[in-house]
Amino acid sequence: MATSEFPAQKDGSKAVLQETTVVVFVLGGPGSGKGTQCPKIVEHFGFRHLCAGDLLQAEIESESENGTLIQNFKKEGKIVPSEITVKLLQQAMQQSDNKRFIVDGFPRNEENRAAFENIVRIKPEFVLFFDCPEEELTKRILNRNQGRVDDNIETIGKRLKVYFESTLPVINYYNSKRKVQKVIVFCQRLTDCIHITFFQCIVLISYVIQNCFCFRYMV
Ligand SMILES: Nc1ncnc2c1ncn2[C@@H]1O[C@H](COP(=O)(O)OP(=O)(O)O)[C@@H](O)[C@H]1O
Ligand SMILES: O=c1ccn([C@@H]2O[C@H](COP(=O)(O)OP(=O)(O)O)[C@@H](O)[C@H]2O)c(=O)[nH]1
Repeated sequence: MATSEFPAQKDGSKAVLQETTVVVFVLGGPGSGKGTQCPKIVEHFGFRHLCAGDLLQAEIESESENGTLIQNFKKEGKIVPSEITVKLLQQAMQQSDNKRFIVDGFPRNEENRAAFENIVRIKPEFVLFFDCPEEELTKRILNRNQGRVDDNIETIGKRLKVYFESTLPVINYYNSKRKVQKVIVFCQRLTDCIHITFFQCIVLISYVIQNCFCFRYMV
């Protein structure tokens, strides 16, 4: 059975991610609504939401040894080295009782993707891609008002450049593997009700596909 072994635990045991672990990546430009929609998905489908950006922010706030480095990358809109982000995701998965994860805002470049697949040894079931026009991304980020160090016009420009140059190729890679479920983001707020119904459709369709594969695999 393909499993992913984690580093030894404090009690000497090893945490193992099993083949049954389900990972869904959620990608899209900064401000496309990933963080707004993911809690709705987990609420209705029992996934654990892991936001890579939040895990990195928690490292900054805990003043860990990598905190300053992460803060500097974030201020510049650059992608934090893969080993840091993958380790944080791996630890969060390891510590969770849930086996189904929505990983939000990761992988942001090819190096992230390869590091996750090589270290965690799990490929995503599918990728939700929030496709949102650039002007709308900028508008939403400037209106976010969460006091973030990177939500200013200068850093937004850098983040968008990184998104188009580094993250879109990852989305294209998964698209070539037929794993991308594209979500067209409209330029106005839809009602919560419509969002949930829409995501129910996407996730249910994906589960039907997944279960078909499982049956074929078992036969
Ligand atoms: N459908 C929408 N219409 C308008 N604004 C939205 C919509 N979805 C999210 N927002 C707002 O846009 C901003 C960015 O959304 P967020 O979920 O934080 O994006 P991301 O996690 O992709 O960076 C937030 O202020 C959020 O409230
Ligand atoms: O896997 C990740 C996720 C986030 N970041 C850093 O964290 C910032 C904010 O990311 P987040 O997902 O919180 O916000 P978004 O850019 O999607 O609005 C990014 O610009 C990067 O500097 C990163 O390096 N790797």
